[in-house]
Amino acid sequence: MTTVLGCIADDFTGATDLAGLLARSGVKVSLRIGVPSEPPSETSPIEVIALKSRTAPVAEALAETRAALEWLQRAGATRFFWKYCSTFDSTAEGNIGPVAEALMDDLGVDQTIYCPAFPENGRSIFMGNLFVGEQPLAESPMKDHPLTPMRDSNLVRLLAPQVTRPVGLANRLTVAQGAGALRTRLEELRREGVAHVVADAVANEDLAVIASACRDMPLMTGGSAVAMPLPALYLADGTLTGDAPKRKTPDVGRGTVVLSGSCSAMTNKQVASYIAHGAPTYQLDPIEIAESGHGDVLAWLAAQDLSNAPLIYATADPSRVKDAQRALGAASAGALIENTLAACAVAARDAGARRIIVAGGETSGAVTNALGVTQLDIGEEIAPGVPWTFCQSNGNQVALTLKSGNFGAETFFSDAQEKLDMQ
Ligand SMILES: Nc1ncnc2c1ncn2[C@@H]1O[C@H](COP(=O)(O)OP(=O)(O)O)[C@@H](O)[C@H]1O
Ligand SMILES: O=C(O)[C@@H](O)C(=O)COP(=O)(O)O
Repeated sequence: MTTVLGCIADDFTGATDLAGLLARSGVKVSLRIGVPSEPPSETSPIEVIALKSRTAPVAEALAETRAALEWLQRAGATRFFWKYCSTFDSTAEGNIGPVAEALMDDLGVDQTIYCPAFPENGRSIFMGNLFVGEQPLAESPMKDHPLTPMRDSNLVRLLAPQVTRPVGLANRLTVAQGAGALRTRLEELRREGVAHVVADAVANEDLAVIASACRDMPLMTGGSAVAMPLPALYLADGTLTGDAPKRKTPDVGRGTVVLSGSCSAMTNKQVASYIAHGAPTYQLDPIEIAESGHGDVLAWLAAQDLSNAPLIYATADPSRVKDAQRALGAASAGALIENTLAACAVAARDAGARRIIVAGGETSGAVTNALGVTQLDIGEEIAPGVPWTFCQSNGNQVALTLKSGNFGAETFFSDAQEKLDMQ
């Protein structure tokens, strides 16, 4: 089937988040891991390509994104969505702005919108300022993110150094007046030469207005929630057609492993809750791994009964993360953990794990790549933005869930297992 909407996500948890929200519409969504090496065939009306480009060097992120765009165009897509984090995770160099500008250039468009709001998960934007729950972004735990610490809450200010063209705001007072008012504001900004428009949204109703006003833009950018209304809009105007096939849950074996490399405040709570729940656990320490490799954890894992769903985690509080980063450098501490958890995923799969729960975006990228996964089918959501997915890994049917650092309830690791048992 010809693809109508082509999406590119800058990390793997973000891609499953987006695919899960788009799939709520019932329209078939395919999720590809990386740009497929084969030309498009048997594509879905909505295609999502997951990249691991959030913290990559800008040139690398641009090259990967452009290759993804080209593949999606060959699949027939005429509308595109660039998905980044609902907490706008990026550095002063990028990659959100440079990638958006490259996509705009390639698509020949002179304006796009930026809306990372995700009200169901407590992300809202008011007067250009991003809030996480009741806290401004820069006062939230995101200020201590290991790779992309967010030290400003204002999206206009965050975006400006990342782009070459002017940045403006369509504020909540406009959005609250509906799609017509928003279109007028966008036109006004376009006449002033504003290419990049941050759009306020505090509730799903605002996102519906933004999606409706921007549905014909060749390029929209944002978090997953602003894309969520698009399939229904495209079905209603005939852009998308066809029955919504019922999603089937494949049979998967019961062996389970939980791998956590996220250091977000929520993942710290989830790990603590799972430990209290009595699960077997192993804590990774990047400094120890740097000294003696990851033989110990692999030996521990080999001795585990996978029906007890053991947890291996590097999740730590900000002061412990800072100590490791001072000793090893942030990038190599991160890479050591990512490589170790990826090796654990492969070892667990080879020992019979067929349900793999991963916490953390970068971590998910490393694990998914190591498992050799190229395509994911989207299943039921465990929590808003975190679906179970199903894939083939080394000839085995595997259920995989990739949890964004900040998503899910405190009991997420148990919730995920219960959700699959219920299906
Ligand atoms: N104890 C630790 N010390 C230093 N870095 C760590 C530690 N634990 C995890 N990391 C690294 O922090 C990064 C967390 O990013 P990510 O997996 O994207 O989680 P999140 O989704 O919370 O952003 C990864 O690169 C991970 O390897
Ligand atoms: O938009 C979001 O918040 C998520 O989809 C996402 O991208 C989260 O990234 P990580 O916290 O790095 O998993």
